[in-house]
Amino acid sequence: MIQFEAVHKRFPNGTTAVHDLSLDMPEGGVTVFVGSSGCGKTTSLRMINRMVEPTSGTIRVGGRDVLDQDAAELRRSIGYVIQQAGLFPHRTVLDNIATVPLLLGWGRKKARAAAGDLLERVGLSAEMGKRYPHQLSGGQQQRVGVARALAADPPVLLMDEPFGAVDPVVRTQLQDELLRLQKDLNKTIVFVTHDIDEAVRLGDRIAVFREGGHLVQCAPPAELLARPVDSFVADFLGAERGLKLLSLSTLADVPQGPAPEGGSWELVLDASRRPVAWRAGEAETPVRALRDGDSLLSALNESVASPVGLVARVDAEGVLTGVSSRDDIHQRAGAAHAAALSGVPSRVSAPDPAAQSPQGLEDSDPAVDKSAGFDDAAAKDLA
Ligand SMILES: Nc1ncnc2c1ncn2[C@@H]1O[C@H](COP(=O)(O)OP(=O)(O)OP(=O)(O)O)[C@@H](O)[C@H]1O
Repeated sequence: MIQFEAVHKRFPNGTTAVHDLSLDMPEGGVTVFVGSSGCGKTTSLRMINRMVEPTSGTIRVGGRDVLDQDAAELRRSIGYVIQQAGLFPHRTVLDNIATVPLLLGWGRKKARAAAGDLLERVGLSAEMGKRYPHQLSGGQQQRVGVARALAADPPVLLMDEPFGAVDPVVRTQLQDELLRLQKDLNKTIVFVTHDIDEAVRLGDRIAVFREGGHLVQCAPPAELLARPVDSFVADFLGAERGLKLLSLSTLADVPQGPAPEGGSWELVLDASRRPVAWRAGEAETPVRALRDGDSLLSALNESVASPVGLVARVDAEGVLTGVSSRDDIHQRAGAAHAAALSGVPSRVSAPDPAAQSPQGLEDSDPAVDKSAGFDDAAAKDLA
């Protein structure tokens, strides 16, 4: 769906921001670009909608070379979300969301109806639509930013650190929201972040960049965590790689059996057969029952917290389905690790330190358009 072929970007001041990038991003998945500051993630992203022009190489979206398309038209056909949402301050939330549909000539009524639907989809009430951006929290503004990017139903969504400026709790909520939306919409999403946990949570594939604009490895999260291609990637993923891998595997395949009876500990259920606590005589330990979709990491944590080393399993309604032992959970964790290891090694380009350029020098580049693709004059129809 999105293809980079030997793409190179060198700014006029001599900084090489992207070095020989070749990467295929298939349709309908989330590809996350991660890497430390200045390693070329944003530049790579912005070349997709021609906010930055490549120095050489080819970028295709849906099989078409982006350079063969009108830049403004291309930008309107690709959703774009940035940190701080980038909303127009003097327009209501609803009009912000309706921006691109109006630019595309949908007409006010249809554009506003689409905006209203989107508002609901991203979890905001109709009342919020009448407010101005400054009357929303940071997290709510980001939701509006996502709704605005989705309003014209583009097949591709570019997201540049969209949740970077909100606190960790709101960030998790926004990530959940994006995963939920993506399940329905199945867009081709390219997502830039510094945060490896965010990348693991959201990505179907993670592309790790290093300075000088080198792509070092691109792989599904489980494979990346199990099999970093070199010490740079391993260091970047951090010491908790194993735990992150466990957070990706679910409890679904772990065997379960009946809850123990007649032993020193018994599982107390309420009238609807929902687990309440482990009880031994007078002693009771509250139980946190888990569902099939919960991670092996939470299962291991819960089995350690449980006085009997067992995890109570429940169905979607919270009703007991059985219990799983710590040993079985451990075994499944080992199998998940082995499965991730069996992936094909995924080095994509050998870093070439000699090719690295001076970093951190900002320069103006006539090929860089910071207008985010919104032509304000054409958009004044919204006011
Ligand atoms: N317009 C420009 N002129 C000159 N150099 C630039 C320009 N834009 C970016 N750069 C440089 O290109 C390199 C890559 O920048 P880029 O913004 O793509 O990195 P990044 O990985 O997205 O960083 P961050 O995570 O900090 O946003 C950096 O060294 C940056 O200073």
